[in-house]
Amino acid sequence: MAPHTEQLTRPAVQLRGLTRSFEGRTVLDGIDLDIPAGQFTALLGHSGSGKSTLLRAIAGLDHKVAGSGQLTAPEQVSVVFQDSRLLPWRRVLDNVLLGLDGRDADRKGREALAEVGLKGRERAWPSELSGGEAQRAALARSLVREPELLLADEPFGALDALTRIKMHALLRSLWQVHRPSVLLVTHDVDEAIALADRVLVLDSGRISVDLAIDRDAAARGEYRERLLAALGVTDGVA
Ligand SMILES: Nc1ncnc2c1ncn2[C@@H]1O[C@H](COP(=O)(O)OP(=O)(O)OP(=O)(O)O)[C@@H](O)[C@H]1O
Repeated sequence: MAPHTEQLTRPAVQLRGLTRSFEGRTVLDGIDLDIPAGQFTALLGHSGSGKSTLLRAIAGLDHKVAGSGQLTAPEQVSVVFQDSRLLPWRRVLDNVLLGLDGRDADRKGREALAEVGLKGRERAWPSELSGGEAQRAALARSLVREPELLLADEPFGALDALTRIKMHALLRSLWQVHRPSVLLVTHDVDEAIALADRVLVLDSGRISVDLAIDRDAAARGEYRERLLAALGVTDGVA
């Protein structure tokens, strides 16, 4: 295989035997996972199952986990959290541009804000934004860095239902244009199915379900039932 072909087909994220314990309690128990470049993957699991721990490990934020097994991830990684983490003393555009320099930075920042629907809000303060707008700004801040991998930890968890639906459409369309690999942590089975091409369930320190999502709407109900069953939720809703 030619070297550049290998480059293209190599997974963006590759984990082998990743383990993490806190105070003697095992949270990640030998995780093996490949995420192909450009895939949109969602990670479901109960509260405390280790989703954020896994995401932090992939983001390179946890040095203890790195030594436990093999962890390969791109250098260009952006992380979006449940709260926007905008600096309140910087205007929206300055937040987006934080740490960036170069002649094109300003233009790219404005373009990214326009892409997330915040054209005209460049000089607003974060306190003047709604929750949804703040998350749009956080997405723009990620986007402008042209990440190979976007890690998102419950990015819509604090938003109302209607805003969430709009943000789903936005995230999916940004992904279609820029094609980063995405790993989205969520509690929400419907959000996972609506957005991802692959849904993982983390349970007892392992990936217990690895489900490819065919985006044919007819199959959604089955995916939902299967994932809810895997999570031990029997609400009787098909
Ligand atoms: N720095 C830490 N010190 C001690 N325990 C920790 C630490 N970080 C995480 N844990 C523990 O590891 C377990 C997994 O936490 P984690 O935040 O990864 O779960 P999660 O699946 O993301 O949960 P949630 O969905 O509620 O955000 C929890 O029991 C948590 O208390």
